[in-house]
Parts: sequence; C-alpha cells; structure tokens
Amino acid sequence: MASFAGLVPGEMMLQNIIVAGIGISVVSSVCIAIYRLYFHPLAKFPGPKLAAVTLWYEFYYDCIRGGKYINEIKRMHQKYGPIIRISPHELHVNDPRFIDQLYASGGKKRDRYSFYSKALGVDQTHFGAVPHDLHRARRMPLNRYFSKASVTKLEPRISSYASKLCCNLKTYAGSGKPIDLTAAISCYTTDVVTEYAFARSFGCLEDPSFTYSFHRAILEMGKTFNWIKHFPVLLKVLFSLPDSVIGILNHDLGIYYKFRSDMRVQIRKLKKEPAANDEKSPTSSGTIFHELIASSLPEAEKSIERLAEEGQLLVQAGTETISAVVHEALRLSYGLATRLQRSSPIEPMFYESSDSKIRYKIPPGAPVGMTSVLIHANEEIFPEPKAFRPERWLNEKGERHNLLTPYLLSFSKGSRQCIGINLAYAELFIGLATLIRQLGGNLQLYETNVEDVEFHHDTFIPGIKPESKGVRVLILDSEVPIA
Ligand code: HEM
Repeated sequence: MASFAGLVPGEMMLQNIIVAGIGISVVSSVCIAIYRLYFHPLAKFPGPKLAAVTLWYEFYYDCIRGGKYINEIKRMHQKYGPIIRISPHELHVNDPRFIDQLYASGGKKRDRYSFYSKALGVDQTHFGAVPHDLHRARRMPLNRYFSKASVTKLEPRISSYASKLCCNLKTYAGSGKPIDLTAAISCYTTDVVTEYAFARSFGCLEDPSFTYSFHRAILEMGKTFNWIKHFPVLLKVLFSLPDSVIGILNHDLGIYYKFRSDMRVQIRKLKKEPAANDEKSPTSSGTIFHELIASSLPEAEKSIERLAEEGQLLVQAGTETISAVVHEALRLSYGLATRLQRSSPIEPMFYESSDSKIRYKIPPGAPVGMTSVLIHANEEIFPEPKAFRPERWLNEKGERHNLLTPYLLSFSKGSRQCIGINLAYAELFIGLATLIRQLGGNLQLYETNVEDVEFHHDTFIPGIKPESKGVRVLILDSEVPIA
C-alpha cells in the first residue's frame, strides 16, 4: 500500500530512522556544547565561545588557513588575556613567568598531549610517550648517548663534516650559480646525526649538488602534520601505501618513507649483530640501537618497530632544527613553532599574572601549551623583538650574561627538553666557525631578504612564506682561502 508522499512502509521506516538519527545527533551536539561551555572543567577560562565548543575552530586555522592558528592565538591573547582556552580541551599561556611551572623538571610529572603528538607518527618513541613515567623510562637509556662527554668525543668527526660542507660549497666558487644554503646545511646535520646515532652517516654530503637533502622531505611531512592531527586515519592510509606509490604522489615525501623502511631493514640486521665497539661511536655499546637493546628496558620496548621509530625521530629532529647564528638566531628561528603542551596528571597547576589580578587553578590532566613564537617576541624581555641584535645576550663588558636564557624556548625546558641540545650546540658552533673561517668573506646573499626567512605559519616546524626560495647564496670568485 502506498502511503504519505508515495513512500512504502519500509522506506518510511528508513526515513524515520534517518530523521531520528539527525535529531539525536543535533540534541547530543547541543548537550555537548552546553556541557563544554558551562560544566566542563575548563569552562571558567576566557576565550572565544566557538573555540570552547568545537575543534572545528582549530581545524579551520590549522588546515584551511594553513598553519595560522598561532596567529589567531596571538589575537585571542590580546583580547582575552595571558591565559586562554583555545579548544574544548586545551589552554594556552602567553606569560614567560609560567615557563618554569609548565616545563617543570625534577619530581614534577608532566604528560604530553596525545591529540597533538600522535600526528607525528612516532608514538612508540620517548618523544611520543604520553605519560611522564613512560617517557622517563624510554629516555633514560638515551641520556648517556647525548651527554656532553659523548658529544665531545665526536667533535673531530663533526669538524670533518663541517669541512666537507665547505669543500662542496667551494666547488661553486665564481660560478655565479646560487646555492640553497638551507639544503646544504641540512646535508651536514643529517650526516652528523646519522653518524652519531647509527655509526654510519647517510652520506648526503657525498653529492656536492646537495640534492639528497632531508630538508625538503621534512618540510613535506610538516605540511601533512595539521591534517593528520585532525584526521589521524590519514596517517594509517599513508603508512599502508607502498613507498614507490608515495614517491610517485610526492617525490620528497617518497624519500622520507623510503628512509623509514630502510631503517627497519637496518635494525633487523643490527639485532642479529653484536655491538661493533666502534671508536667512532660516542659510547662503548656501538650505535644508539645497541644502547637501547643492551638497556634494562623490558623486551616489549625493544621491538624492531619501536627502535626504528626512535631512529626515525632522531634523524628528523637532528636534521631540521639546526640554524645559523647561535643565541639570537635560535631566538628568531624559534626551534619548533608549534605550541608544546604539557599536563600535570595528578596535581593542579596555578597561574597568577604579575599584578595578581588574574589567578587560575588549572585542573590536573588539562593540556596547557606555550609557544616560542610568542614568548620570543615579548617586547618586555626582547625589546624590538624582530631585530637581530646579538648584543642583547651580552653585558656592558661584552661578556655573555644568562639573564635571558630562562626565556629562550628553542629547545623547550624541563624533563622533556631537547635531548640533542649538546649535539645541536656542537654542530652550531663548529659548523658556523668553519663556515666563517673558510668562506666568510666569499658568501654573498642571492635574491634573499628578510621576508624569505620570516615566520609565516606553523607546520610544527616554523614555516616560511610559500613563495620563498629560502636562503640562497653565491660563492664569490676563486680566491677562496684553503683551510
Ligand atoms: C638547533 C637545534 C635543535 C633545536 C632548536 C631543537 C628543538 C627541540 C625542542 C623544542 C624539543 C622539545 C619538544 C617538546 O617540548 O615537546 C626537542 C626535542 C627533541 N629533540 Fe631537539 N632540537 C635541536 C636539535 C636536535 C638534535 C641535533 C637532536 C639529535 C638527534 C634532537 C633530538 C631531539 C629529541 C629526540 C627530542 C625529544 C625529547 C623528549 O621528548 O624527551 N634535537 N628539540
């Protein structure tokens, strides 16, 4: 029997189910919105209502506007004050005095925010460990490997890579051909970190054209970060595709995925081999993988997959983050542009503004982020923040003072601070000194100005404007002094 609007009973039932489904989801969305606005533990924190109700607000700035949420967060701070709610689940603070509490070390526990860190696809590493105690257990066996003493042992090797970088650059002397200095330096940092961690460098500097640079591959990874954060299934799709297919879709991303697969092959081999006791490696146990295999971590923590992720993390972290001139350059290049959240799992944290007018108790478990992009631009601490003024790090006698060090967030702070900080400084000082000594007077910027390097958007690492060709230089004439 035909019924209302010509629908048969089966179709009517389906229609009723759809209508009921829509009704239920509208009602539940309204209930969730009311809960998040009025009853959620973060309901009392200021910020736009829409950002408190839905993650689509963050999604819009992250994905549609391409890494621009940090600019919106800056605007929100100007309107709502130093502590704000930037999503249903997350707070953000723009007050340097809160650094020590958020990035605490010692006995204070700080968890990571998994919504964020999962997007990097390194869940099984110490970086990806969300609970404080798991992070600590995973990081412990690596600490010795990255200690000052271990880095000092490797300094002659770092010097030889810096010289190789200069030799390659010299082959362009007088040619009039511009060189992508960022790609060249990333070849240097990849070779150093891979030699350091795996006792075998990737040999990026073997090719003087600097084409085998991880820099572009990591930039491509960065572009996927914001999308994967909101749609984690995309990562599973990427991981399930053969490397060759990814390579066809995107050449630079293909390089990165091939490197991921090679890492697994290498570790499978290593697990069968005893430690090389190679004098090139910083500790007696050989590579970083030998160090982890020999550690007291439980067997489940020594799987090929986990070790491979740790290796992958080190190459990524050790390639992309090195910059040009030390403290002031570190300040202006930010380290990671993204907000680095921590939550205190058991005890609440307390925020109080300098005039004590704003005071909040932050509930345990709530992720709170801070961002070097905003802290490094704080005019009270760094007057004329956009200006490159190395002298701000010196006292009137021209000696280095430490007054600003607590506000330099390039390596983050506390128990999850960059593990590679000693290696990074060694690479920076040795690399810079070698470059200036060997090529200083002969380097000339080529069609590069400040807009080509200025922060433009956040793809976890700082992004520059899309049309920028990066830092390009010419190597002048053939009168290049020989080292
Ligand atoms: C100028 C150079 C570098 C900068 C600015 C830098 C910056 C950072 C920052 C900001 C973090 C903290 C992330 C967070 O708070 O959640 C970090 C973590 C890390 N960095 Fe670096 N990094 C540099 C060089 C290196 C090097 C050479 C390595 C060596 C392999 C490295 C390995 C790591 C690792 C493994 C972590 C995770 C630490 C953890 O979660 O416990 N970084 N880095």
